[in-house]
Amino acid sequence: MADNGITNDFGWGKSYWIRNKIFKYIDDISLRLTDAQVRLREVTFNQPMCRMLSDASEMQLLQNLLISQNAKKVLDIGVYTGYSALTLALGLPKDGKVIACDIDEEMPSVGKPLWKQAGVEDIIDLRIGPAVDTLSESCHVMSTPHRIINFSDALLENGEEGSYDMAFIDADKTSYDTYYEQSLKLLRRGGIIAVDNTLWSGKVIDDENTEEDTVAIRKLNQKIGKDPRVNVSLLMLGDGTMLAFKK
Ligand SMILES: C[S@@+](CC[C@H](N)C(=O)[O-])C[C@H]1O[C@@H](n2cnc3c(N)ncnc32)[C@H](O)[C@@H]1O
Repeated sequence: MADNGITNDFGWGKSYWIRNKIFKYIDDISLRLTDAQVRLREVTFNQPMCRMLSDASEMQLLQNLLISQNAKKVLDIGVYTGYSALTLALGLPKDGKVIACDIDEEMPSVGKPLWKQAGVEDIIDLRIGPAVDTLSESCHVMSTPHRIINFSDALLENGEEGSYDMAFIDADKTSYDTYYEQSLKLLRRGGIIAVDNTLWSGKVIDDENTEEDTVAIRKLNQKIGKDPRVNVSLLMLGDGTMLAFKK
């Protein structure tokens, strides 16, 4: 069935045109961005990879969840120019902490002046390196082959297991499952894992799409969907937001 303005192949029942208007309406009505957030979005749109920027409504939802939970500790896995780190930090008190992980040293520096402008630069602890290591490191797990350390014991030793309120997963897709498992260990009961890009522009429902990233996201969605360790909501927000609430 063609997209004739009333219905389309994907069963949304309305055309893209209506959908885009609706998304604009949602943003117009509900977005409450600070000057620093607006500016960071503007400067990011000038970057060649600006499509990586996270969705403003999605991030605002996570910020609101942090505020409503009196949250203090957050993992931001995939920083890019720092919009998610900034927005999550704005949902925390002054003694809160965002551990922000990225492999790239250059792009987060785009956001740093805006973190400062928003008064949250001291809340954001930027860790440059592969996020898998950073998360393990923050749990004092040694990955060197000559030392065998029980992962759970090491977490307990460091006192970080079960202490985070939220993890936002938005880095390399093929490591999503690892980030999910690491985050689940680091979260307290009731803590929230938000996984970005879980609809992956609709590619997850295209069975013929066997790209590595698509397959990784599809598999993780299926796993989280029936994971007894969490309660789940998959939201059609941004590029798809999977919320997993640790039981
Ligand atoms: C989609 S962007 C993150 C967008 C960001 N959350 C925002 O709000 O705009 C993905 C980021 O993951 C980072 N990344 C890719 N592989 C990584 C890895 N192995 N460890 C840590 N970060 C990684 C990239 O450098 C990139 O900045």
